[in-house]
Amino acid sequence: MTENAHQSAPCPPRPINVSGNLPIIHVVAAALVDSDGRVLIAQRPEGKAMAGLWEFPGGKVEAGEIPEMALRRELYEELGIDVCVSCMQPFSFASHSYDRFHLVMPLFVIRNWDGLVRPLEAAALKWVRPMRLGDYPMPAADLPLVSMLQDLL
Ligand SMILES: Nc1nc2c([nH]c(=O)n2[C@H]2C[C@H](O)[C@@H](COP(=O)(O)OP(=O)(O)OP(=O)(O)O)O2)c(=O)[nH]1
Ligand SMILES: [Mg+2]
Repeated sequence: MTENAHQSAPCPPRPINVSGNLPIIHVVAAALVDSDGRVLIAQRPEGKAMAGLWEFPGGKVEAGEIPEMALRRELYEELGIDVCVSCMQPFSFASHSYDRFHLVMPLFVIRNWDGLVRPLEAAALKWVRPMRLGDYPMPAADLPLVSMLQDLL
C-alpha cells in the first residue's frame, strides 16, 4: 500500500464485467426538468428491448456524432423538441454491464427547449416528481442516476 492510500468503507458491489468480452454501446440521455421541478420519463414501446420500462429519453450515439449532437437528434426524433447544445448540462453517467453489452450513457440535465413534448416513439410520457421516480420500473443502469437526480432536484 502506498503511503497516501486512503482506507475507508469497502466499495459497494456494482454490476460491472471487467472481462473485456462485452461490446460497448454508447447511448446519450436527457433528464428534462420542467419549471415545477418534475422530470420527464418515457416508457419503452413494445417490440424494443426492455419494453415497458421507463427511461430517460435518448438513444444511441451514431458514428461521427458527439454526445450533444446525438442527443439533439434523438430528442427531436423521440419528442419533437429542439434543444440547443449549450442548454445541455452534463450531469453524470452510467457505466453498466448488462448480460450482452456494456452501456456507457452520459445523462444531461435540460431545463430549456423549444416545442411541446410529444410521445413520437414512446408508449407513454410522464412528468414525475424526483421523489416519485422510484414508482416507475427503470433499466438497472438508471438507478444510480435516479438517486443522484433526487439529490440535485
Ligand atoms: N434512451 C435510454 N436508453 C437507456 C436508458 N437506460 C438504459 O439502460 N438504456 C439502454 C436501453 C437500450 O439498450 C439502449 C438505448 O437504446 P434506444 O432504444 O433508446 O436507442 P435508440 O433510441 O437509438 O433506438 P433504436 O434506433 O436503436 O431503436 O440503452 C435510458 O435511461 N434511456
Ligand atoms: Mg431511444
